[in-house]
Amino acid sequence: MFMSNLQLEKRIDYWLSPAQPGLPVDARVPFHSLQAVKVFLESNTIPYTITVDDVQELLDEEKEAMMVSRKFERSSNSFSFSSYHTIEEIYSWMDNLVTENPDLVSKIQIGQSYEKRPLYVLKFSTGGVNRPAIWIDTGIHSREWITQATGVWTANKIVTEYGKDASLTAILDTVDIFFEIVTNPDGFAYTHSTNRMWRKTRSINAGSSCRGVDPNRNWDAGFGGPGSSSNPCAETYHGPSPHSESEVKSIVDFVLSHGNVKALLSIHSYSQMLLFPYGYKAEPAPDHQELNDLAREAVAALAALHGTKYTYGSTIDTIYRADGTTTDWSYDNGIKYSYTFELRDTGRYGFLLPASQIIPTAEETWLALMKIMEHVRDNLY
Ligand SMILES: CC(C)C[C@H](C(=O)O)[C@H](C)S
Ligand SMILES: [Zn+2]
Repeated sequence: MFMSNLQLEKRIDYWLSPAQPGLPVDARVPFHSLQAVKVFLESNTIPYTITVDDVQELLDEEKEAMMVSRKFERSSNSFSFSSYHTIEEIYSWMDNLVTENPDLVSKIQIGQSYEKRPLYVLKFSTGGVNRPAIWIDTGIHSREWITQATGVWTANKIVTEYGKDASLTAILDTVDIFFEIVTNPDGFAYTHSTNRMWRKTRSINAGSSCRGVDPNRNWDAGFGGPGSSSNPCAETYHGPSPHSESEVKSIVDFVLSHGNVKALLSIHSYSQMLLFPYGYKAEPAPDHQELNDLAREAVAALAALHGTKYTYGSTIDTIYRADGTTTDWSYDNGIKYSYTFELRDTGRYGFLLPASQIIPTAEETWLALMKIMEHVRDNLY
């Protein structure tokens, strides 16, 4: 039985979209379509492996682990960095971090989400006025849970290492760090309540029953090109206009009004890659050589800890063409050190990375972040 491409498209949910011939594709196939998809692949001699037999099983395990951890945290009034958390748990943890470290950390609100949730940014500063700054965001794609969890661990690492690690202390004596951990709160709440695989914002699209805009296609950098979709039902829908999403516009306004941001690191998952501009065109960035050398150093530092292998390079060469992305916008607005991280893994668990990998992932990512932040500290422009 031959299945048309369209029929195939409708039946499967791409976790890693088809990009270039030879690159792997990860797809979730509903059980009732499994046989037909297997026949389609085999009759077209397309090799495939089944990495997750039953996604529902992973989802149930994840929920169970969160419940057990929540009970323990409540009874011991503690916070477990090796567990996934809800938006409420992360927000109250952030408030504790600020309360316990008033001389280093403060919380600012840069705007509201579509559903009116606050957009909170942690500011790490040891003084000065409008110092050069590094922006870090996690969770702009809500289903990439390893990134918000890594964000929490990293924010905690900054406060525990300041005054102890000489290199980090020198970074914070020179630059400020702005860290948005829950960058897409509506989508994140939705992954907990309704659809664990939700990626986009939750805004209503006029004239469509499909909701949400891809917040990593909504930036004014190559906006609306072939590396995004004009279909509101697509995972990479770019939205009606650049910065239409308040979650994106709030960062744009903050970064432009701050005016002294020297690095922007946007953290995603999965694929284990360190990407730099451009995604919307093949022309190398003017700073390609420096960005490439720094990426090589950063991924080498990362691999040294647990052996996790990253690839690196410009977005368009390394993964696929992507238009309207965060880091192409920041680079085109003068922020030289603009990188997109893609954390673990390479498809064995995908977005459902077991909580046991949170701390190892955060630890290795920290080494790459430190390499980049040290370079920024020593090469201010
Ligand atoms: C810069 C792009 C290619 C990053 C990617 C995406 O937004 O598709 C994330 C890893 S999901
Ligand atoms: Zn992403």
